[in-house]
Amino acid sequence: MAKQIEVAGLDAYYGSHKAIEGISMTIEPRSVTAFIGPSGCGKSTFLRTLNRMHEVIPGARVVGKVRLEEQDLYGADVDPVSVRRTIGMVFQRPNPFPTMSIFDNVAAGLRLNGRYSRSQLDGVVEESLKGANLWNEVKDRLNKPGAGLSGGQQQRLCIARAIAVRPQVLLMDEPCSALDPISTLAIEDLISQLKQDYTIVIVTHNMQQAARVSDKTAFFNLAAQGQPGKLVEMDETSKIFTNPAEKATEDYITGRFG
Ligand SMILES: Nc1ncnc2c1ncn2[C@@H]1O[C@H](COP(=O)(O)OP(=O)(O)OP(=O)(O)O)[C@@H](O)[C@H]1O
Repeated sequence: MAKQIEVAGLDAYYGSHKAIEGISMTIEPRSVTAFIGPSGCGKSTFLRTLNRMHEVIPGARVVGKVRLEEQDLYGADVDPVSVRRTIGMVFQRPNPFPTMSIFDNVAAGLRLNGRYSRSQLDGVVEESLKGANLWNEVKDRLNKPGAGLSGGQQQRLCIARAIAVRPQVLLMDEPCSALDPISTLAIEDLISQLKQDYTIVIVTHNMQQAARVSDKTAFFNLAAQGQPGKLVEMDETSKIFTNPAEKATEDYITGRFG
């Protein structure tokens, strides 16, 4: 299922403001890639260009190439909605559909995308909740509202919802920032399991988290306020955190930034 992403010469704009510039990288399948860098350097913007969510914002546009293996995601014949199905996203704040049951939250994407029998839906919902390490906690209350779960459980429900449609890539934008330390560890364990099957990209402000969960780390930075964010370097996570090539990376990871 997992696929490689190749980005070449990517710029992203909000109206006339160029938020990121000249980003090129390869994101490997069946691995976790972390994006780190100071606030405003464009990590979330870049993440959203990878599944065509950036252009949902009025006036926002992208220049450059993003390929999901053989497919040019910005090709003229490509439907952005199908890109978002193939490349799923988990957000900072858990956002289950509040009035829907746990079952319906997970089944929502499937119901939008086709006709499934009840037994097919039962199967996918169970498999997705097991995949998100939530099944045992909710199997006896699948018809209760998703909003009744704890924050950490809601985030795992959102991950179950994202994997139910069998994406090839999972993008996670600070998925633990609203969670307590125990729920954070549960999500990190889950990320480590999910990477067997998916290409995972995670934006995080938490250096320890990047060091714990990711195989590769990309450090982004701004030359100055108002300038576009750029990719400074990307390497094995162990290398970035012990012996980065660039001084700006070292300053950032050791807290000497700014
Ligand atoms: N919806 C938007 N409209 C206009 N400008 C935006 C929008 N979202 C982000 N920007 C601008 O794009 C730049 C990059 O922002 P982005 O949120 O991608 O950075 P970030 O590195 O993810 O920051 P943080 O770590 O604080 O979340 C910033 O200058 C920001 O003000």
